Amino acid sequence: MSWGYKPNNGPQKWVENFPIADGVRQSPIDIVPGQASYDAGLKPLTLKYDPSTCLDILNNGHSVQVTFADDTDSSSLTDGPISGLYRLKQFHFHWGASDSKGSEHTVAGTKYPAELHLVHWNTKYTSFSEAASKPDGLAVVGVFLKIGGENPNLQKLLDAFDTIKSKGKQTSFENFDPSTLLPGCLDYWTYDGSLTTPPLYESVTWIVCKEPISTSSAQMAKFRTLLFSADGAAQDCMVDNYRPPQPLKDRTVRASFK
Ligand SMILES: NS(=O)(=O)c1cc(F)ccc1F
Ligand SMILES: [Zn+2]
Repeated sequence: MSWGYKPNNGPQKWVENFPIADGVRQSPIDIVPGQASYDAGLKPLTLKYDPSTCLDILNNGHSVQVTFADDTDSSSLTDGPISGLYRLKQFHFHWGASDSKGSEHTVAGTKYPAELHLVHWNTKYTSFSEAASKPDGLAVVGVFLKIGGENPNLQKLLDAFDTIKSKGKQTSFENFDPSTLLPGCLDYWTYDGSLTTPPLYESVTWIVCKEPISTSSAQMAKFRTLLFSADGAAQDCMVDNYRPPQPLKDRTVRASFK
C-alpha cells in the first residue's frame, strides 16, 4: 500500500519507506515570529506569472494540483531569498476535515484551515525532476488560507472540482493567473526545508507569506468533496492531507520584515 494520511500509512509511518523523514531539514515547521531573525539583506519576492502557461487541474490522490507549462521562463520566481530564476511547475493545497486545522506550517502553534503551495524549480537544472532532489532545487511559496469573505479567484478552481472528484481525474484548466491567489503584502519567512510528502527530499527553500488570503467556510467545504479514492472504489473524502510540524533542529527562520 502506498503512502497517505491515514493512521496505517500516514506521516507517522512515512519514515519506514522514506528514512529522510527523520532528517535535518524536514518540513513543515512551526514558525515562531518572535524567534525569527529579521534579515535586511532579504529582497522582496519577484513573482511573474503568465496565465497562458496554465495547463490543467488534477486530482493526484493526495491533493488538487494545477500544472503549468515550464518550458520557458514565462512564469517565474526571482529575488527574495533565492539566487537565479525558478520556474513555476504547479500549485496545490493542503486542508483539514474542519476549519480548525489543515495548514502544514503553523504560526506560534496556530493552524490555518488550509495552505497553498506554489512550487518552483531552479533553472540551473534541466527539469523539475532533476531539481527536486538537489539542496537548492526547489522554492515553494506558501500562503495560508483563513476563514473570511468568499474568494472569487479561488472559486474558479472550486468550480472545476466536480469533474476531478476522484483520484487520477484531470481536466484542462486554462488562463488562470496564480497571482490572484497571493496576498496583498508579500512579507515572508524563509528557511531551508523539504518536500512535505514522500519522497520528502531536502531540496526546498521555503518562502511562507505572513499575510493569509481569505476563503469562506462554504468554499472550504468544497475542498472536502474531493476524494483520495479512485472512481469505483469506496468513497474516501480527501481531508487532513497535511503533515504536522517537524523538528527545527539546527535551523533559523529569517524574516523579510521587521
Ligand atoms: N507539499 S510540497 O510543496 O512540499 C511538495 C511539492 C512537490 F512538488 C512535490 C511534493 C511535495 F510534498
Ligand atoms: Zn504542499
